Amino acid sequence: MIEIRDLTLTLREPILKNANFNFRNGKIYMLHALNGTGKTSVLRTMVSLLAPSSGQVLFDSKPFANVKSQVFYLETSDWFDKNLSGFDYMQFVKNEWHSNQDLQDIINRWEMNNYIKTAIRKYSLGMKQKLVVALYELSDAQYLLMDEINNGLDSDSRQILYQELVNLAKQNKLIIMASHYQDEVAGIVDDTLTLKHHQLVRG
Ligand SMILES: Nc1ncnc2c1ncn2[C@@H]1O[C@H](COP(=O)(O)OP(=O)(O)OP(=O)(O)O)[C@@H](O)[C@H]1O
Repeated sequence: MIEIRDLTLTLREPILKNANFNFRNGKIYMLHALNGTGKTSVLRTMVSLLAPSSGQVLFDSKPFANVKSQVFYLETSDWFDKNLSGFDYMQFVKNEWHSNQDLQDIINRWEMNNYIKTAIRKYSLGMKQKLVVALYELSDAQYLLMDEINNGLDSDSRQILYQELVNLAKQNKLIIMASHYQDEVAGIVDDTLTLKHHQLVRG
């Protein structure tokens, strides 16, 4: 479970004011809001990249610092060092997250065999995004926090992604995905949250 407790976050403007919410294991949540209202900032706060003015985020009653290897957050493919290859990142994530997932199975699923050992600067947008998705799967983390993970993927890849998210939730993983595409993910999402009036509101 992830608990957001009395969380207040202020950046240029207030994002959250004493917000509360409990996310349960085995569920897929969609975080929805208008552009610039703070989805990314909320995810960043959950993984301690931003500091709230008050309140807490707890993962099974523990702070993020105590559960880092159980959480995976790769906000954007812009974070990649473009001189490294997808394979470099896959080996890194497999080791650092102590994953038992089969690296080659995931490379096959995302049809990355032809380029996975090539420098990321030679990847197209969709190839980079497939790598992001593959790293989420490879991490095998309990908590998967995703920011617009479906961006840049073609429709076949998005369908594979949604099926994989359902499989991961069946393994009791907790998935939070910030997305603008409510209709497309409606079928797989257990709960939709909207960031409204500085609160996380159901629906
Ligand atoms: N590091 C920062 N310092 C100050 N203000 C910030 C910082 N990061 C984001 N903001 C501000 O916080 C607000 C929310 O930004 P955020 O990127 O979280 O929105 P978002 O809902 O994810 O947007 P989008 O849907 O466009 O991706 C914006 O007004 C932005 O200018």
